[in-house]
Amino acid sequence: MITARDLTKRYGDTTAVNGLSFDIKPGVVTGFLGPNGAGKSTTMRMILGLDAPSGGSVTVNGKAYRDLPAPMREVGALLDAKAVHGARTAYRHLQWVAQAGGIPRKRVDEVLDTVGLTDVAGKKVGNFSLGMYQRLGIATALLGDPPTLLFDEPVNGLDPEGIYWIRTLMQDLAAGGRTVFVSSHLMNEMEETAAHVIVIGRGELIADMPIADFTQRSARSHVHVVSPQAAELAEALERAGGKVTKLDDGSLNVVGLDAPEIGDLALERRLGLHELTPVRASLEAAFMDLTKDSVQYRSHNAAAPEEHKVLETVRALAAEGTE
Ligand SMILES: Nc1ncnc2c1ncn2[C@@H]1O[C@H](COP(=O)(O)OP(=O)(O)OP(=O)(O)O)[C@@H](O)[C@H]1O
Repeated sequence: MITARDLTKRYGDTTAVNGLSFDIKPGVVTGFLGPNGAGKSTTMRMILGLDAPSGGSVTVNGKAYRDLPAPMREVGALLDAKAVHGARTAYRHLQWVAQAGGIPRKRVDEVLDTVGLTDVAGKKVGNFSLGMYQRLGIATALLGDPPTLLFDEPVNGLDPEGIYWIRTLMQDLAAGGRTVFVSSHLMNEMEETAAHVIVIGRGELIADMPIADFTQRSARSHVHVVSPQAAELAEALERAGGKVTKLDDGSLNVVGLDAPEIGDLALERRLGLHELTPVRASLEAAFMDLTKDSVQYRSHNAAAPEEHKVLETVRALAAEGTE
């Protein structure tokens, strides 16, 4: 369990994290979403004691990281998979970390097996592919068999097989009763992986809810309706409080009434229904709706190169969401 209360981090004039409160519970994968610069990495660094909060607190199983008697047995983290000495072999690297954390050597073989690196354990890490680095980073996180795991963008740059592997591993870890907290900007991936989401923008909490509720809340969730008496039905739906958009093919998109309500209303009015389809917004679309006011930089600003990058990412996310 990770508990944040009014967690705040300021760097000079920049407030990176602003009064965040949340509980990350065991048993499910919790996704951590937010636009670039939202404060995800800063939050994870504070959970791991790598940055001190300017205000508030964050604990793992009731204790601040620095007060954990055996941190590697309490929390495992994948932050920057490439932060490994390239001249070491995978085995040596893990052995070195295990020794530092008082973890028995046999655990090294176990985690190498778990992440599928046994065959290359004697190879120098400097020659590893990105996917192999990620696997080694995960092996390192698992060394102490901790009940709490943090993954910062774990699928970045991985091929579909690697993504599938990490997704399954995270779900298995959560199903085994662990707390699994994973940040990602890949919305589709998160939709497949996480059961719960924490969304932040400009360092502030935007949403903390099951992923299904998050997408349902988006205005882009609607019911698609086809009726031979579309005009009459549209009028009745609007009178009942629905917001109806008439499409070129004569069908209707309805927001504000759910499918059973629309079906009951059509029956009551004896109007035909040829199609009644609830359409849930994609996670990208819901994410864009909720974070569009939280993007740190706006196009009317005199955009510096870094700001361009942020805008490009947001536009790319928006485009994906409307596909
Ligand atoms: N060491 C630092 N010194 C000054 N400002 C910082 C520092 N670390 C982060 N920031 C600022 O804090 C804000 C949040 O950054 P953070 O890296 O936590 O966001 P993020 O959500 O992880 O973004 P990204 O997905 O781009 O990594 C940004 O405005 C960033 O520039």
